Amino acid sequence: MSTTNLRNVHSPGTLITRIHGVWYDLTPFLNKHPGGAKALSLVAGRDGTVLFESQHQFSSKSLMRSTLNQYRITDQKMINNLKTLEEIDSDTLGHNAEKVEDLFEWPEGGSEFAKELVTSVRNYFANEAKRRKMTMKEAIKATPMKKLELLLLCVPFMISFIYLLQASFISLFTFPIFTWLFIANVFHDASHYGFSSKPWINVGVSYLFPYFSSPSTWAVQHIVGHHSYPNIAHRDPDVAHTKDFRRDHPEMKWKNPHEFQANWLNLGIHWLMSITFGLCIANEYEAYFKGCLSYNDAVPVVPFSKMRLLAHLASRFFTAVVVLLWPFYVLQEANFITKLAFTIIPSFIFSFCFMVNTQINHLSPDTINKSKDWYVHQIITAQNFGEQSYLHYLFSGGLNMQAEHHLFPTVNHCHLRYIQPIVKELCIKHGIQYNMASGYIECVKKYMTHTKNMAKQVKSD
Ligand code: HEM
Repeated sequence: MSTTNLRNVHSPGTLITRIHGVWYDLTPFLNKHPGGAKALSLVAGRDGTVLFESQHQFSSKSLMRSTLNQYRITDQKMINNLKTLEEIDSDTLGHNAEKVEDLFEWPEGGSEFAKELVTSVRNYFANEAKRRKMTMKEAIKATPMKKLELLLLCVPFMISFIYLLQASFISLFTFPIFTWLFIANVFHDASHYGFSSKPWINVGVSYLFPYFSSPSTWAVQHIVGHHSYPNIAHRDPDVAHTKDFRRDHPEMKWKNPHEFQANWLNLGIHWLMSITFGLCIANEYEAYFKGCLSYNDAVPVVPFSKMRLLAHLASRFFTAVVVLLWPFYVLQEANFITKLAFTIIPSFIFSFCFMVNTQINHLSPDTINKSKDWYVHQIITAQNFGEQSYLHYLFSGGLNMQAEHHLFPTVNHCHLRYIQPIVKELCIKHGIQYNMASGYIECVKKYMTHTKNMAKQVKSD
């Protein structure tokens, strides 16, 4: 079977996946999945083991197992024709990526550490659910307090938006910062199904902010690639962005331009332009047009149907025109320089806020180790900072508790402050490295040290 035909096995409309080495056809389960069709569709065509394990820590193991068993593929002829998209990509991309099925070991019931961790955190939420008279599934999502906080964050966001439309100079700076604050505190959780216990609300909220990224492309990049395989070369797309200019992982090939990556000016330009030219434009090219249907050569993309692709591209084009070019048709009386300033400055500042809050908590000299235990791996590849500070929590949208977020992605970030001491204590007990920094400044310094280390030429390259 040729590569193209193999891609067709995983064609739009079918949902075949492999979990713990066994193939399942989950197509009939798509509209029955309690977490929603959109979430389930992420395992289509790929090895779904990590997503299956990492998204259901608060669900009954026996329910999960019995659900899967109903959809097991038994036709040996069909099984012989199946390959995951990751395998197809490894064949065509020719990089040295480890096979996804070899990355982690999943002992029955979990490792001692994983068992103790999940049980302790479940107990915490079981008590919370009892106290707040609700189900555990509801107790892990945004609390009424968090929703009130979001409403309050919405006010400066709206006010600065009105000022922006009136070409107020100060709004050039306030608008992107308030937009970041609002989006960081709601979009990210929703994209992880962590805002509401109702799947349609999570999907709806993630579509409210198309500027930031297409929710579909974001899901492939972030939920499937990054969260499953953080800081694993050739599997985590986030350590493979602009790899000709930046080297973020020791296993990525060194190239001449990397020598200059630790320069503050170089870094500043990179951070200012990442959202507009990275997430909004290059992402789309990477995912759908490069020929190999693979995001950053790291996460395979399931092909869209022709109609779906058309709708996707039309919405991305519409978003780009509205978000980037609005000053040219709204600020009719302004001169060209003003229009340009209102096009560029807000998007650059927003990009900077995004980058500072998403890079420093992943890339430091301490976060490049690996573990076969998926739970341990999530902790040692995360760099927490300012855990006790409300300002750090608010400005990062809870991303300062990166280890806890990676361990329990469906939990709203408003709870992470309370489970953080549980995680830290268990890490100390089991001798697991737990990376902490006092705040943004220490974390940026660590990030810079890592960037400098990665800039050095490697002999084998
Ligand atoms: C691979 C096969 C999958 C199966 C068989 C499956 C099955 C299930 C079942 C039975 C539940 C209900 C659990 C309960 O009521 O306690 C559930 C809930 C859920 N699933 Fe899945 N699921 C799969 C994949 C996924 C994926 C890939 C995602 C996300 C990327 C996901 C996200 C969720 C979420 C968010 C919930 C609701 C629980 C919560 O909000 O925390 N599932 N799933």
